[in-house]
Amino acid sequence: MTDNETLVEVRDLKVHFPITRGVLFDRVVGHVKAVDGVDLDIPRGRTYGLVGESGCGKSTLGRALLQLTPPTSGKVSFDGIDLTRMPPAKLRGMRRRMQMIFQDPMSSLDPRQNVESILTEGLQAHGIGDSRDERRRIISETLDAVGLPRWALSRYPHEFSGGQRQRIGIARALVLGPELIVADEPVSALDVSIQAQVVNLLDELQDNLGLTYLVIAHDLAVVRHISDVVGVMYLGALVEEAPSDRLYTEPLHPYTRALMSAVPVPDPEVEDRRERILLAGDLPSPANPPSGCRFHTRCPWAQPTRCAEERPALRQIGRSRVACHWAEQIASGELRPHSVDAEIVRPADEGEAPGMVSAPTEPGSYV
Ligand SMILES: Nc1ncnc2c1ncn2[C@@H]1O[C@H](COP(=O)(O)OP(=O)(O)OP(=O)(O)O)[C@@H](O)[C@H]1O
Repeated sequence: MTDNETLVEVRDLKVHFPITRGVLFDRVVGHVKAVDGVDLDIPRGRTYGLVGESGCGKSTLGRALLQLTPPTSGKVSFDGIDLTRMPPAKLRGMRRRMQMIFQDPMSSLDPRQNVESILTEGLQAHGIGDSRDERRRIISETLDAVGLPRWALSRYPHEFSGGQRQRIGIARALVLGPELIVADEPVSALDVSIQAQVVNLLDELQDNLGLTYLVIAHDLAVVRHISDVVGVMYLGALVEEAPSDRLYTEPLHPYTRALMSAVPVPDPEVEDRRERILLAGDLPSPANPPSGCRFHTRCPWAQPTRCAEERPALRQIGRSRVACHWAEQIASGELRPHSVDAEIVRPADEGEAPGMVSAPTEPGSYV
């Protein structure tokens, strides 16, 4: 196994949900383009962080990757096997290798099952463990791995704290011995003090077991610490992908720059001097995305040519992939943000502005 062996390969993946209307007969009147042409690779043993505003298609992409939501078109390969062409019975067999962790463990754990039953269920469904003793051994090892005591086995989900419940959710995924875990907002329902513990646990499990992660989060701080590579989604597509350190110190896509500004700077002096760009307007509907570059309606750097007509492909710029026609000119300062779509304000002047995102004017000014 080479260091950079690709475990997951996604090519031109689309998930379009039909919008239906009608009294007697449903008629398809349009489609929500939740995921609309995504390409990405996840190397084995690494973490890919996926960020973007609510509704941009992160969860749908995660579910489509595991074939929990059937893709409309495109390809998802896992360990060189095309999952999109796999018959359902074979896919069920593959599922133990790819597991999901959810945001709210309380709603994803059956309150009537104790922990032992929750963990045994998966083992039985996948025919893992020849005997009861063997299954008990696997379960005990899994409990140790996630830092839960043995007495947890006879308890029910409501008897645990939020952090412990997320450990149960992780144990449920882990007990099957997966290679890939898709973690959809794994810590966003938890207290800040507990978030770091769960992130550290995920990190430790990756080190010990060689797991590969897709971590979906709206919180850029969470993704930064856990990810090797981060992909930024906007309206169903990736607008930028870069090694984690690179993305945070030198975001190239205007949307990434906007998102980054929401990350507060711990140093109050830097925070006070930090300039922000407020993007006007709401996120357009994925049922009716703008033509050309989907971000052009809110982009402070939108140009009269290309942006409204030509959809930019993700292209390599240094160590990043960026979907912006003007990324180089924006990075060099040749193009300046204009004030029609964006307003540059200092935090002291900033009022409440619905549907607006703030951004620093200089890349790296928030780190
Ligand atoms: N089963 C479905 N049927 C129809 N539309 C859906 C379905 N699931 C998601 N959508 C729509 O697809 C778009 C993307 O949703 P998705 O949940 O993937 O976004 P997200 O980035 O994960 O947002 P959030 O963080 O709020 O979950 C949204 O407009 C959502 O309303």
